[in-house]
Amino acid sequence: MVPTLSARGLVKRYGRVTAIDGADFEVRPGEVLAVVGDNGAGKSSLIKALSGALIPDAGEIRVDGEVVHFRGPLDARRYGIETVYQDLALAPAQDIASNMFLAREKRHPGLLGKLFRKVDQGWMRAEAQRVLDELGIAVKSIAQPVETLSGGQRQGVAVARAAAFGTKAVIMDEPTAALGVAESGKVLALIDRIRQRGLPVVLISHNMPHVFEIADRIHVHRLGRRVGVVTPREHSMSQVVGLITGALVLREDGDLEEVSSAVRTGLGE
Ligand SMILES: Nc1ncnc2c1ncn2[C@@H]1O[C@H](COP(=O)(O)OP(=O)(O)OP(=O)(O)O)[C@@H](O)[C@H]1O
Repeated sequence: MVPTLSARGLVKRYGRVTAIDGADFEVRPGEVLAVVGDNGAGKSSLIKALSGALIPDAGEIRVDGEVVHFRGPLDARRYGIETVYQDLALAPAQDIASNMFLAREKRHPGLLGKLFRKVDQGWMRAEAQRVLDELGIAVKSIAQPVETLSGGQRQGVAVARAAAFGTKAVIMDEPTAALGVAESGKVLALIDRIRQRGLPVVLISHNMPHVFEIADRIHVHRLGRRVGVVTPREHSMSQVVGLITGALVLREDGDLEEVSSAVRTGLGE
């Protein structure tokens, strides 16, 4: 199966700090891939490279198996890769529909649109409502300003926008970090619905219960690179934590090994 989005040997240095140190990555069609790792492990940098927000010093990125060179976030978007950052990038004073189509407004058909660049608000509102309904996001009115929404609803609007325009993958950076239990549950349900529509989701998260609830596979990132990919079916949370901290390593045969014994057998060198 050709991965939808993949990377090999990515490197990014900031002066003397190596944020990405030869990282590999792969998300497959129709899956939710969680990316986990300690603070500073380089998860955000990796995701920025995959979404065009950062240009790697070395390595290659592929979409559907073809090498791509993103010069900026717009390039990644053109390939159908949408990213939801923690700040959500919403315009608070504008309504939900306007936010869904932010910087991608639909112009009025005919002269009004061509000459006066008038936006087709009726169409955008109907389309925004359709997407929210499809994803099960409830709001009072599509015409209400985003600043009147709860944190979970705002997250919902940002994710719905990504799902509406993404054709290859939706990347989410800690979507439940600022949310309560009920709202987090809704975001997880939303991720599940996006997966059901066949769109792969890359989920960066520190929240192990959420990761184990929703992910098909878990990419573990440590010291700037991928140290293993495991599944919630075959591995426990404490094993994943062991990989994150470096107490465990994933051997080539797929078995986990404690680092002290790995060092003894020469694997840790
Ligand atoms: N613009 C930058 N300039 C200098 N150093 C940076 C920059 N961005 C990231 N770094 C460094 O690169 C390393 C990886 O950072 P990154 O934010 O990618 O990690 P992370 O795994 O996302 O961490 P967290 O979970 O805390 O967000 C860190 O040491 C960080 O200080």
